[in-house]
Amino acid sequence: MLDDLESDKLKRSSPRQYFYDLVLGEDSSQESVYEGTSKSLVQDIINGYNATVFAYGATGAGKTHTMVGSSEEPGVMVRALNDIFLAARQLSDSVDVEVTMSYLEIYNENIRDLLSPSTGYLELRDESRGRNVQVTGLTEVSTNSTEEVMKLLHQGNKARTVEPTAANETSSRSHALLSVLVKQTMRSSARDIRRRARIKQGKLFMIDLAGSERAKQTKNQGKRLQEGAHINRSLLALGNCITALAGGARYVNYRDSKLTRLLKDALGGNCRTVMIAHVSPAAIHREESKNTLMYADRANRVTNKVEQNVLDVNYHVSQYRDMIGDLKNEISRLRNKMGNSEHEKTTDEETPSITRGSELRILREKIVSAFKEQMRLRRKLMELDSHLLGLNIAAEQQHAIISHWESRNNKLYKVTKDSAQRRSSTDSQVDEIETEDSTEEHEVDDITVQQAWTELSEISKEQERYAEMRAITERELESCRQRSASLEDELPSRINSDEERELLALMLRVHELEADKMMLQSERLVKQHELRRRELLLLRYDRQRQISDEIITRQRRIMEDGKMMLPNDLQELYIMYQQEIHAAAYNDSNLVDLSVSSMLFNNRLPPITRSDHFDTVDDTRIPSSSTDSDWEFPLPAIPEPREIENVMGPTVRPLVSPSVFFPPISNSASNKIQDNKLRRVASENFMNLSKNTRIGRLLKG
Ligand SMILES: Nc1ncnc2c1ncn2[C@@H]1O[C@H](COP(=O)(O)OP(=O)(O)OP(=O)(O)O)[C@@H](O)[C@H]1O
Repeated sequence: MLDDLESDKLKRSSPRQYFYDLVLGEDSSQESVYEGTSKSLVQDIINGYNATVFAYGATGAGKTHTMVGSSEEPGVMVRALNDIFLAARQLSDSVDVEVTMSYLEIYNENIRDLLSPSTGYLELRDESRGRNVQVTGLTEVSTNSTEEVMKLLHQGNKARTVEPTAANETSSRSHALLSVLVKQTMRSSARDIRRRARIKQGKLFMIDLAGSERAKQTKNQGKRLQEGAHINRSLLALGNCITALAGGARYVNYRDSKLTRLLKDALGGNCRTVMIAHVSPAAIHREESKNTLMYADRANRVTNKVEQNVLDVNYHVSQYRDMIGDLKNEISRLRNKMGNSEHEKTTDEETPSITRGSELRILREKIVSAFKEQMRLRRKLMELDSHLLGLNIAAEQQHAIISHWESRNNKLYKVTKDSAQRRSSTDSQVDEIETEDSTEEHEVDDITVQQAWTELSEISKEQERYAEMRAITERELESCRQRSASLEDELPSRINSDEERELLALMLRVHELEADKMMLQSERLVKQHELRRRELLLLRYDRQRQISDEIITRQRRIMEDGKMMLPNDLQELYIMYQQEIHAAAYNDSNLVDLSVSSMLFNNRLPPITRSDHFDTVDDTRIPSSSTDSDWEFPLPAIPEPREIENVMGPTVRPLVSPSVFFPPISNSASNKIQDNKLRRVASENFMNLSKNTRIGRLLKG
């Protein structure tokens, strides 16, 4: 017993090391805390990334002081907002910037809007199957004034639940989350088809957590005690998420508290996150300080994959916007004429009605036919745009085939401007290779890549042809627009009967309907192209993953042959990789379609045995058992599907053999099928484009 106590004492007194990016003392100024921890996040937000900074620690340790501060010594929230406004002002004139903010608190597991506290408790909703968490009805204020932000923050902080406790005179009894969204829209010239209208947005979360507390120390009772229990429960959930993420767990439970649901992205998603851990030097807070230091150390080991949020809106959206804008201008012009015609009703009454009637009929016919012509040209432009985009996708697919071929032949792939020139140079490379190695597989490979280059060069010619047609159509539309405008100018002085006004109203309605129709068409087209683009992206990512798998396999083989010791950190990485592959197969089944998720599941860890040890079933390579390996540190065993089934639910079966789409890279036979498949899809898309679009038929006609 004594021994136990002694060893416990020894353990408690032995120093422990924790690692952090920065340590600041109690005398550090607010400015140095901000500069050392959060200032760099502002530029990330401007660059379109998500970021979070949160203050963690025991009650009374100084979290609110760091995050909120006072008017004399403002904290991180105010300083970051100030810097965001400064940075936004320095952006170029071609960018529209919108800054919106919201401020909420989680008190006793209820969400309150701090910018509109009277609205009561708000609901938390999972959108896109839990990928996006939203607070319904939360006030979002759009502002670009620092003064207004200060006022809003002050107002929000006043509404926050703060009570005196034995540990802190002004103890925050809630978690406060300030969210700032910076949205930038790049203005693009409507006439330049190569430009893209891009939207970049970055979101910054700044969080002042309630402090963890021990009932014994705070001497809280009744309501305070209940609040403390809620605070501790949500902080425990946060700690569990951090521990799971730091350990590379395949499943992280964010659902235990509203705090972790809201912080899901900040903790393990697309977000740069800073944790400011507050520790008190007081002996009474020893246990709390130890916990805080431990969690901060773990959080330091969590690696998030951060991506820029650039919504690459296809350039033709701006084209549509311009067309719809044109139509709207015409609508308002016609409306004005309707108004004017009311006043001019009496002035034109002396004109003989028979002459006027025939003149107006002619004018009306001219206006109607000019309008019809305009609409025809607009539709033609849209179809040309759609076709051009389709050609771009088809070209991308051919590039994917070529890059895959070149990577297999150890050639660095570079896209040159002149694909025809590229093609001829590749033809000679192909010839050389053919003379060196004339196996059947290589011949099929080479034929595939030659066909890809041929199609690419045809696509490139088509692109040029369509771009030319587009330029001509645009010129025709411009002159037609001018003709319509001058015809409409003749209208006000001539209209004075109800019949004529009715005609004008009818034309107005037609214009309005055309504008609505165009809006719907543009939305549909954008969605279609986005889908096609994502499909292509999936293909590319899988290719990259296959190459990585191949590299790992070969490296492992070299290590195995050389009987090299496997370092522990590498072993951990293998385990993480394995978990990641399985987690992706199960958790992401709702992100991509079932066949893709099955594909991920079926492509397990790269095999460690030689290719001649592989059993082949239905063209899918299955690694044989690694138990006979002479490794000193055996590599982690790959769980059989049945084992996983017990833990994670039923196994996802492939709809089609994934190897048909994504064969192992070193399996030439499968690659041949893959290339042919990809080439067939690309070529079908290309054919369909020509066959199915109106412009395709028009051109043929
Ligand atoms: N670095 C500092 N310099 C000066 N005063 C500080 C500093 N840190 C904290 N304080 C003061 O200590 C008191 C407690 O700090 P604060 O309210 O920020 O703690 P907290 O961690 O937010 O506590 P709780 O979790 O209970 O809300 C406040 O009066 C605050 O002004």
